[in-house]
Amino acid sequence: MATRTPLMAGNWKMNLNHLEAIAHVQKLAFALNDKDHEAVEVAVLPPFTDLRSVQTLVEGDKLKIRYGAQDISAHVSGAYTGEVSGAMLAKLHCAYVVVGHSERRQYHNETDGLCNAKVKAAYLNDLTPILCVGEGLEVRRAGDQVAHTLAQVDGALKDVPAEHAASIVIAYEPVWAIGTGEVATPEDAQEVCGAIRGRLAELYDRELAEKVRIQYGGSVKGGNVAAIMAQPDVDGALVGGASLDVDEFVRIVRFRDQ
Ligand SMILES: O=C(CO)COP(=O)(O)O
Repeated sequence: MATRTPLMAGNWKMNLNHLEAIAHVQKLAFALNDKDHEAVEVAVLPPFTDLRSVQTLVEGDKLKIRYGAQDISAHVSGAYTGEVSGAMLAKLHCAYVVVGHSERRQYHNETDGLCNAKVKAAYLNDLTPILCVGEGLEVRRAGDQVAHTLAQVDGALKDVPAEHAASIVIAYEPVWAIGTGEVATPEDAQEVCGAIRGRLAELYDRELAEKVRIQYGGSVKGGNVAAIMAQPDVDGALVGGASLDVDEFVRIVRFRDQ
């Protein structure tokens, strides 16, 4: 089996201005040591307006923290007021970009088709998408979480070639567990993350599927991360609220010590 480096990514959502971002990343960098960075890849996903400041800090101080954006335009350039292109994110040396977060699907009506276009826009600019998928409460209650989530994976990966899909990160984030304090059980997380890996093997091949990192997201904290990371198909966490607290996020990075 391929060894996958865990990816702990902090999705700040609409929190921390650029000055707060600098202080936050400085604190995080100071708290993490070389051993942490060898064991785990650590990334922050700040609001657009913070990215230039984070880039300057990370590059100036040669920090090992990686960073990315929370969204990307499906378009290359032009008359799309308020949107930010992949080329602009690449120019800021972003490593990652979140695609299809449930908050964008819910509040901005993002469809699987749009997510597909955004995944392609990311690869066009050598950005790694963190593709978010996951079911809402109704779907979970009906027991349809696997079918629902796999349909989102299929939609977002339509016509994405293997050379690109091999580097994607997929975050399984059940909507009912986001910001609610209600974390999925490790078994819940494994059920869907394992099914996602199985679908990647069907869409591409087993070798590719074994390489792709699949994160869990939804109320991850220092106290619950170890049990989730112990699951064979969970390769990291996409962390919302707890990533705004440096000490808590460091505990998550150090999940092996919990
Ligand atoms: O949506 C999330 C990360 O993208 C999860 O948010 P919380 O960790 O705040 O539940």
